[in-house]
Amino acid sequence: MFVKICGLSTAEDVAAAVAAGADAVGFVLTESPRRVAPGLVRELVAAVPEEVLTVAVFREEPAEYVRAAVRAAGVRAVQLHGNNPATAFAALSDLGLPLIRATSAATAAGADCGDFGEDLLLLDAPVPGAGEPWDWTELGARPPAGRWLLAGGLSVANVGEAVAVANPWGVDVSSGVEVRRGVKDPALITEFVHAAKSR
Ligand SMILES: O=C(O)c1ccccc1N[C@@H]1O[C@H](COP(=O)(O)O)[C@@H](O)[C@H]1O
Repeated sequence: MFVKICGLSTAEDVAAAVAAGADAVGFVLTESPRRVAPGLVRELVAAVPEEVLTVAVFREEPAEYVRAAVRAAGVRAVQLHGNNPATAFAALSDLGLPLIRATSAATAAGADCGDFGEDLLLLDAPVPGAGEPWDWTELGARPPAGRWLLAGGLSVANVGEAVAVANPWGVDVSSGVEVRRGVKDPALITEFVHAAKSR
């Protein structure tokens, strides 16, 4: 089970995610209480081992903005939320980095990984980063084909059930490992990674 811990902003939290065995760590470079500056991200990712994917999270910013922020931050993957067309992903192909298409599960019925040229699909709640679970059974008999991440309101308490119901390739969490909005808890990060990996 691939596990991504998102919305990180301190060296302590990044270290907790890496030590626990997270496969990816995410940094929000778009409007959010978790927003961090590209310069801080560059400092934080310097301590992340090569095998852990470092991901910059955006919404629907123009490709020029994303490209400049990604280069300044020094991350190794890009996650785009919102209603981005396939051309938004094509416009970033020159970066040579894995692209993650994050979209609301409610509007992505029948989606498959790669539909928009992405390398990884992420199915989320309608409001990203709000910590709201959605009805994972909505996927029913037609889960996405290819590699996809389940996100939206996951926590130590529900990740086991979520994985059992939706059978994703991986999971992504932000709010569920926080003590309050934007403030992560290293102990919760560790617990979440262990809970997800034990599935
Ligand atoms: O975390 C945010 O504030 C955020 C802002 C803009 C786009 C995405 C954001 N976070 C992503 O939301 C999902 C799930 O978060 P949660 O666990 O429900 O809080 C995750 O992919 C984050 O990367």
